[in-house]
Amino acid sequence: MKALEVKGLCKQYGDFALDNVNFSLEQGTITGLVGRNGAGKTTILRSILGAAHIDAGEISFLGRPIDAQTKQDIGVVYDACCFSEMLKIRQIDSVLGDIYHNWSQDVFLGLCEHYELPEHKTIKTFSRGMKQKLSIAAAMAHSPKLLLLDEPTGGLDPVAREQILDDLQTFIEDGEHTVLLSTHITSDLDRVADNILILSHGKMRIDVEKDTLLNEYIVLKGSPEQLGQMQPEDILGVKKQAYSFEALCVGRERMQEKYPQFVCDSADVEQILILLEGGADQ
Ligand SMILES: Nc1ncnc2c1ncn2[C@@H]1O[C@H](COP(=O)(O)OP(=O)(O)OP(=O)(O)O)[C@@H](O)[C@H]1O
Repeated sequence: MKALEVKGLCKQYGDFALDNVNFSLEQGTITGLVGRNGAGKTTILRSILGAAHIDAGEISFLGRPIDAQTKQDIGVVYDACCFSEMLKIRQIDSVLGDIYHNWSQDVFLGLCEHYELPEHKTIKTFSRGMKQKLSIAAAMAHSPKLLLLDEPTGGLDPVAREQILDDLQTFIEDGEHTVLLSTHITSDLDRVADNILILSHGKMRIDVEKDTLLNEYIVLKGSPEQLGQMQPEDILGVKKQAYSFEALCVGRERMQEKYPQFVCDSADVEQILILLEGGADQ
């Protein structure tokens, strides 16, 4: 079943627009949402939550519109901590326990211990990484069917990141929980994502299973003079340098047969994103 369906989402902010964005998330999967700064990732998450008024489109969660009741089953982690700085862990437990019907004190306190968060200190004294871990613990403690994460691992050290990624994988294992993870740390997605969404200037450019992305999206490399040998419709994005070019193409076998003169490399999520955007100079 689809955990989330977004159809024809449009949202204008001045000269920025989310332009007819469509995607869906299967239950029991982790989907990575990537794109440059300002591509519209947070706006998509805020639209799903009803925090941004959308101009057009339909968003459904487990086949139902998102309202106050269905939101009980959605957990959110923003890049900044949303809790009052004066609170301590036990007080947050009490506040959120009153808000969420499914709140589990055991899960919350267990996760706080697992993330080594001090119970006796106020949030004010927490480091950025500790605040992020607290937000993740709080988002998971009501066992939401859908977890929306907006750059949750930015301030975390590699060990803590690994821990969170492991926890996300455990979280979806029963097939009932689903994660949408917006991040700039694309190596996290190489590790845990089942699907990848790549957003560019408000448009969804790629929506594909990660394994397909890594197998079928390739980089052809050659000298600048050779670029003219490629048909423009085969090039999804290109990075030109003084003595070489790198072109992003889809369809490994077909492209290798068509262009045997070029070196063919596999690409990871980060390279695909960079090439789609035409390299850093564009
Ligand atoms: N409340 C708002 N009012 C006006 N413009 C906004 C508002 N929120 C977002 N925008 C604009 O929408 C565009 C997309 O912003 P958004 O925060 O969704 O990008 P993002 O992909 O999450 O970026 P980043 O990776 O930097 O977090 C930007 O041009 C931003 O200025």
